[in-house]
Amino acid sequence: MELQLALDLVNIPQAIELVKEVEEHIDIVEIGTPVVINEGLRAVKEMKEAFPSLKVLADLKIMDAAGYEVMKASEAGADIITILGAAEDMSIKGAVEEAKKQGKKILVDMIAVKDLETRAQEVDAFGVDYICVHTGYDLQAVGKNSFEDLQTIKRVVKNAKTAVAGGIKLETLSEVIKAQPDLVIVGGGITGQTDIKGAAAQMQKLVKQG
Ligand SMILES: O=C(CO)[C@H](O)[C@H](O)COP(=O)(O)O
Repeated sequence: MELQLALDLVNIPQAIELVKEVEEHIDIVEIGTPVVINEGLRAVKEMKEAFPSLKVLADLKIMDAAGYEVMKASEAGADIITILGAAEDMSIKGAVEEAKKQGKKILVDMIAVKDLETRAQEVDAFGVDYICVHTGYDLQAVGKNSFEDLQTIKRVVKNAKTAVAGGIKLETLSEVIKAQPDLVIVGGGITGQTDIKGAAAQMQKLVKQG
């Protein structure tokens, strides 16, 4: 099981400072969608240059022109690139094809997918690397989480690794771990704490214990 730190509400220098603090406690650093919107793929490039041994995920949440966008994120240094499960089959297949060419990985974000069970099986057959259940900020605000959805994909996904994101905190991490995802994605549960390094270390400990 791996731990990914999601950085959403920072600029590039702040992102790099944060990662300096927690680098030893995380496996993957995510350049979140708002950071890409604000700073462009330069954020991915600068993060990879600053931490060459850390895997960098570009959370592009691709919806169209997937091959091209995967190519550009790969050129910037991303190791993993996200596409939406709600995208066209052709887009997801195009993302997988380009990622394979570039030696990169694709994570499919299932945010807002209504028939999760069916779509997860379809997407799994396209050869994607990760399938991620995700409760976004707007649904977190009304008390939703992805714990049940994680159990659903654990049941039906046969090839891809499984991932979970959305409002995971130290207090809820054990419940998430019980479902045995391959990847746990945490943003505010680390960056919103006073002791960021301590929070990352505690989360890493639980994730590694599995
Ligand atoms: O992709 C995202 C929002 O769309 C976030 O990166 C993801 O939800 C993890 O952050 P948090 O733990 O703060 O919810």
